[in-house]
Amino acid sequence: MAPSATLPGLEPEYVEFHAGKGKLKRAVLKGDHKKATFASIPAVDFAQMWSDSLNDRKEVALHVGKAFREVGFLYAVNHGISEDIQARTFAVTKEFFELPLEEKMKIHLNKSPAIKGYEALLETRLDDTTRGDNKEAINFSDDPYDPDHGCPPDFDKSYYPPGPGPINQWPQKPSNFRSIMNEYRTAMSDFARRLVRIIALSLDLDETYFDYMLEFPMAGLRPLHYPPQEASTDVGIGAHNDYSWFTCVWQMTPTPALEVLNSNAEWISAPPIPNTLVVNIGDFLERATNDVFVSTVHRVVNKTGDERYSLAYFFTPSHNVMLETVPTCWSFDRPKRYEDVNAGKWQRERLYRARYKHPASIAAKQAGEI
Ligand SMILES: O=C(O)CCC(=O)C(=O)O
Ligand SMILES: [Fe+2]
Repeated sequence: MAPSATLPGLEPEYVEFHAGKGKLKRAVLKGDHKKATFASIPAVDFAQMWSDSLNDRKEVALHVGKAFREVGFLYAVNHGISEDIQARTFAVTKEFFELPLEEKMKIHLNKSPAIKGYEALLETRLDDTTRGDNKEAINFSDDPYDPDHGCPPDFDKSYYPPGPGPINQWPQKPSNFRSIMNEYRTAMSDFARRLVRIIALSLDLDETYFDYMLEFPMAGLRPLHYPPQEASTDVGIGAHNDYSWFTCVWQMTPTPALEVLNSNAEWISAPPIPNTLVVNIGDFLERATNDVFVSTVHRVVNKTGDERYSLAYFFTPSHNVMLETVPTCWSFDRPKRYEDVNAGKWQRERLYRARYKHPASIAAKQAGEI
């Protein structure tokens, strides 16, 4: 969204956020200037997503489409990820983050040409009025060389650095971390592939319209740990848009901290609801839908005094597809706003810009690639 001009009679008050091409700001609208926008995050029941009846799936799509058009966020109820997988995933996540820093730094992402691995507290700074993002994380991606990730044997792997060889850096401790994360990843991948079909229905397309993009999607997992804030000016993650197609966040602890920005630049709380996923649209799907679906700004502010853990799953199509504007999202009255784009190129540019201090990003900048 473009920066808003100051409106007459309004204090020039803005919320700044990190978007793909840098920093943007949104005017805080008050009184008569307020727009119709959301004040809460809708919940959608996904139980019928697995139904054999197309009508049942269309019913889910109706609610999903409304939420993605109006809010860009929803709570997915009955998402199908078992409580057993959740409990084991939470246990290994907590165990990893409780290790001494020295142990965690063994898999720091600067050691990985693919920019995967551990990032420490305050290492990123999405909001430069703060001392940094008060969170630590590990970034994993779906890896065509990982036998557990199900890549088709003849898939073009040229996109994946440094080739041939594994993309991810897995911690040695806890020893069952990798197998449990991969189990969670498989469950999320099933959910995401189904959701892609629901999204097709919600855009009045044939259910299988996007299937050609799903040969080996550029999906990734990101376990996150947010310690309690030390200063009132701290943030867990500064305001930003995601660059995925969509993101599914499991808020692992009952710590309210996630906030979503509406069109009036008010922060709307998205507190954890047990057994739900928070699903939000990223910039890439906003672009593919000609802005019909909205990629909504969000941030994490952990003021509770408690530890917070979450697990984000980012979903983006296979690297080798050209993404065109979805045919039902443009017309004579709503011309195409964006060029077609190669999915891998888009993803890599955004990753390099987000990780601008990484050696691979510096090299790409020097080579004029970004
Ligand atoms: O932890 C959360 O709830 C959100 C994380 C997030 O926004 C991100 O990793 O992009
Ligand atoms: Fe995010």
